[in-house]
Amino acid sequence: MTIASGPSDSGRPRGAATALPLTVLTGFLGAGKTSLLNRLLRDPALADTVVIVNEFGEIGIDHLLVETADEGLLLLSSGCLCCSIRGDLIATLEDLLRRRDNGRIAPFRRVVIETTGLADPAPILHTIIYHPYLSLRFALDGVVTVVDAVNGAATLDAYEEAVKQVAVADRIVLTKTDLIDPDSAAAPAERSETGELRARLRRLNPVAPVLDAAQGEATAAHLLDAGLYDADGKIPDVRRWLNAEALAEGHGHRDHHDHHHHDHDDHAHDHRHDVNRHDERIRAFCLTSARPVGRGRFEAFLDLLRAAHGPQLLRAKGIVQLADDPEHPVVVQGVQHLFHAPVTLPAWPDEDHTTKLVLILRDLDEAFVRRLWGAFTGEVAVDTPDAAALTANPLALR
Ligand SMILES: Nc1nc2c(ncn2[C@@H]2O[C@H](COP(=O)(O)OP(=O)(O)OP(=O)(O)O)[C@@H](O)[C@H]2O)c(=O)[nH]1
Repeated sequence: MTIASGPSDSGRPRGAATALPLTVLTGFLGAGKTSLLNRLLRDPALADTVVIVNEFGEIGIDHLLVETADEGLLLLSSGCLCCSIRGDLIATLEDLLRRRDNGRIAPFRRVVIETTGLADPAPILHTIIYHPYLSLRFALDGVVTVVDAVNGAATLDAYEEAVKQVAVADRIVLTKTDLIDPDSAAAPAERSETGELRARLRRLNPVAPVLDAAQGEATAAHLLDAGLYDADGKIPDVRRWLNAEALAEGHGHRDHHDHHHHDHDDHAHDHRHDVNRHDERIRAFCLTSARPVGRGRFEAFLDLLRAAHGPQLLRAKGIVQLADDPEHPVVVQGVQHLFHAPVTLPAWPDEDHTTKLVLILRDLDEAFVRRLWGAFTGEVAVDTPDAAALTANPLALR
């Protein structure tokens, strides 16, 4: 991967000016994706949204009343467009852009893709972040993963796709908490059914906030604009996007419902809970460097990780201070071996200029990745090749 130098001429992140925010809504069969989407579409924040679902009939169109139908594109009474994926996702997205550019459909401002319940979201994310044209026109705003509070634990036990859906999420929505037995819900939160599921979700993905749909928390304001692209052209809220504090402190993410948990209950590596065979393959942690990182070394580190361990790299996102351009932070994000083109920001969002790289890995040893990072960033460690040994070759890296 090559990281371009300097921010874009406009002083805004490259590609941010015209990119349309795109949200991927995933979650297992029957988790409540369509119900959530139907609720969200009533929010004015989702006016001018195109919804792409895998098949007609999956979306509760009767709630929304179809007004116009046009070759697979439906205008919903909320003003949103709805279409189904007939061919592949790329063709669908390209077609939507063409119609929008030709003025044949209203100039939608946002896209939501609802995946089928069994889908591994990675290929969809790859399409958006790596396609040469679509990655310019769309900005991945976030992955919203719906988890059913009643069946969620059993689903996570049985299906690896469900674990992956949680691991790649930027936001997790817990549905059907209203159906949980009130007696068990009255138990101390960490022992109740929902409490255990929440703790498990935090271990799988400590950086994604968990929002309770039945408590009215799964609102457009909480679920949208989870990405880095700010339509107003402000410096993106990288801290909110990265949420590395949840990891850097060595604790799983906690939200305002979890204040009664004790610190040891939500530690990211707490094994006292019954850790499931899928779950224990997942590790989430944050690599940091207080010193600026050499551009070539950072690129080489990511290239090595992607090339040798791409399938194990479920999600990566980070902000980097490069040695040759320390005033302009570079934002990177990837899913498995594919990374979005790095974005150079015009300035740091705050006084903290630490390099932070949040990784969610499956079947990859955290200690190995930390040693590799240390070697590339110049940390000295026992039994680890130093950076010179890794980089002293005719193509010497800066
Ligand atoms: N009680 C309760 N029921 C819910 C909630 N969310 C969804 N449901 C119900 O759960 C069922 C499945 O919801 P859907 O929204 O169709 O789920 P889905 O994820 O879109 O399902 P698929 O598209 O089949 O994968 C429906 O009967 C919903 O009414 C919730 O928060 N509470």
